[in-house]
Amino acid sequence: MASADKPAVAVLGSGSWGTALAALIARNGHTTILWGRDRGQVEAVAQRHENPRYLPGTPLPESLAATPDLAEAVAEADLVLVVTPSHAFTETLRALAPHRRADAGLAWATKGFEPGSGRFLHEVAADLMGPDVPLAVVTGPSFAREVALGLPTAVTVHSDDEDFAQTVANVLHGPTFRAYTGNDVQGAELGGAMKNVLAVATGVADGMQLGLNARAGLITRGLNEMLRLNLALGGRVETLMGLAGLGDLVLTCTGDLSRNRRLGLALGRGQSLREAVAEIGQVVESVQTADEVMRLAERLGIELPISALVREVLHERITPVEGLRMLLAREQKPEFPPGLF
Ligand SMILES: NC(=O)C1=CN([C@@H]2O[C@H](COP(=O)(O)OP(=O)(O)OC[C@H]3O[C@@H](n4cnc5c(N)ncnc54)[C@H](OP(=O)(O)O)[C@@H]3O)[C@@H](O)[C@H]2O)C=CC1
Ligand SMILES: O=C(CO)COP(=O)(O)O
Repeated sequence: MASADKPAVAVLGSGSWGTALAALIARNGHTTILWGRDRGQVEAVAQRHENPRYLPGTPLPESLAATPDLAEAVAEADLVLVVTPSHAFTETLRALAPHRRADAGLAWATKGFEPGSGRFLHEVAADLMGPDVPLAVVTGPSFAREVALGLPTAVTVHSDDEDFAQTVANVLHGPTFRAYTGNDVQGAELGGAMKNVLAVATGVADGMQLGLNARAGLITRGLNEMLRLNLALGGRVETLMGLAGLGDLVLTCTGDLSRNRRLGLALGRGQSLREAVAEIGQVVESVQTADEVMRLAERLGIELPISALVREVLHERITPVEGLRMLLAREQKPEFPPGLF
């Protein structure tokens, strides 16, 4: 049962990240229940303490409960943590609304935008939950598999409500998992979304064997794209210089556990988008996010050359070789135009 210092938690989404976070929270001593739409998957978590599809071979705590019934999952929860992919975020919140306890807070570890509308996920959450529900985003460099194995990890929790950010961070924080807090929700969300697009770019370059200089150049100029878009949105530089931006960018652009990087690698080696996505077999957020990032940038009149080329490559309108040629042919310019920051 919940107690004041150990809120009961419902985690929605039984993929790799939802399962890893639910296991972490259960190990931290919270009553924790994982909801997933796939009955077989959920039964395996509840009875065999394993998620064979998304975290095969990784033992999960026996205290972690699981159910395919959303109403049951959230009935007793003080905190609901949504970890479905961005394309399922809105429908998950809609399904959740009639069942959640009125005083339950809502956090999410999803990265991306609402597809089609391009809304930030905090905008979707505020719209569907109303003004009285405390909201927070959990983000940062965190491969699910490493978290599930108990390897050291640092993330950040951003909320407009300082106490709620601390509550969510306390639920996650543990011996090998550090949870920092902040209050720049939009900046944190932007970093988590954009790094997926930029990981495709570095993956493509590595798949084409362009070398380590190219990789470092793309990461750094990619960070510059994040910063410029965030500034145009009125965001703060430091958020993107921290775990939500630079940290996650470095992890995803260099770590082969990243599905977005692996998509880029496959495209750079000449595979088709369809083949590559099917082979990865898990959510690859950049496919949708590249469109939403560029729609946002175009609306604000911000030029993002790397992200723009990733979008074109993902739509198979240009080849990686053409993309490279276009990037290298860009005009020379100052690294930091006056007045940028
Ligand atoms: N994996 C990671 O290391 C990290 C992931 N994230 C983010 O977390 C989010 C979830 O990713 P992740 O867990 O990795 O994805 P996975 O591909 O591992 O799993 C996706 C999960 O979402 C479920 N799902 C898909 N569509 C729906 C839907 N319409 N309603 C309910 N459930 C649905 C899938 O169910 P089914 O099996 O039935 O299809 C599956 O359980 C993404 O935004 C990702 O960017 C953030 C940090 C780290
Ligand atoms: O967000 C992640 C790590 O922080 C996971 O990245 P991928 O979705 O590219 O695997």
